[in-house]
Amino acid sequence: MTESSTARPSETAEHNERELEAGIHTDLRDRMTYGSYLGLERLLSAQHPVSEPEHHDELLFIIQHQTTELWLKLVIHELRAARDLIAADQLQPALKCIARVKHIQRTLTEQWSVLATLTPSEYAEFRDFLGSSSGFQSWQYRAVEFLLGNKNAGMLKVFDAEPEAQRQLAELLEQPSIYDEFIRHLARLGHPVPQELLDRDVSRAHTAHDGLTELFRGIYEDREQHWLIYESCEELVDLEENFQTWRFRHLRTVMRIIGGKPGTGGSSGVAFLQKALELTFFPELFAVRSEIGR
Ligand code: HEM
Ligand SMILES: N[C@@H](CC(=O)c1ccccc1NC=O)C(=O)O
Repeated sequence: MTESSTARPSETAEHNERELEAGIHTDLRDRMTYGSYLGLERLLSAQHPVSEPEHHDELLFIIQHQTTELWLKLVIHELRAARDLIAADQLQPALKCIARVKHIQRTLTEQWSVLATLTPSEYAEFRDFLGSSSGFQSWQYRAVEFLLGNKNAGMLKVFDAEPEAQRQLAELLEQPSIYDEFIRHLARLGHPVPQELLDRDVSRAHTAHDGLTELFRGIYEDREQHWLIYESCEELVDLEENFQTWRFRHLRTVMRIIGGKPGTGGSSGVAFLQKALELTFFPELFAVRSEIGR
């Protein structure tokens, strides 16, 4: 017999029931509570399966999307803040926001494994009820792409029936992205940023500029001198990597659940999603890798 097993067990361990302390608030009428603070009544009554009879797995499908949208809301909040901090030459606090976004992205990528428990046959049993709705119509997803610099004015049309979403996207389309602000910040520090990049139409997608790759080569080759910029470059690379990993996991999940079927949003499906893997937010930060040490 071990010594610890002869010691007197605590009250809690003995009855396997924890006593409520006298100070614990139990009369919560007219007081702030967990549920009221978090708006739980609304949140938990926002799941409305459309399948008839209701399919067991549709709740999984809805909650997977809703949790994604909640996290996207925070990603947008943090990326906006990061962009504005960079615009105010406050790189260090901006990195804090970016670090948080990176953790959210990892959570979102990890979350695909939950949806992967949905088999093709189970999904086929309620897919028709989804009509023409599709993740392609997620305005928050588009907002994140816009904030990172992958602008595409054509995406706004999808939101003709959602004026508030469309307004927010149109606003982001016209504003500089986090990358635009980073480039402007470099110019303010005196780095030789090509003028075309400073004058560019920010409502268009950013495209690669050799002059910027060259500038980054200088940063990477003399990192001791430019540590904060160097660190920020790597943080941006992480953001893009994480975003692409999410896209890839989406693609693989779609492949295993609907195979080669066209999408409910009207696209070819997997082939269309595949093309997004060729998009890049920060092309020069990847191009510079071929130049280092040459
Ligand atoms: C059974 C699971 C899923 C399937 C079969 C699926 C399928 C598809 C397909 C085929 C598309 C292309 C557009 C279309 O024609 O519909 C698409 C786009 C999209 N889906 Fe999903 N999806 C699934 C789950 C999710 C989840 C959980 C999210 C999270 C919000 C999501 C977000 C998106 C987004 C943002 C797009 C637009 C991507 C782009 O423009 O490149 N999807 N999805
Ligand atoms: N596009 C999917 C349907 C789908 O996944 C979906 C439907 C409604 C709301 C969000 C969705 N998620 C991603 O596209 C499909 O073609 O099966």
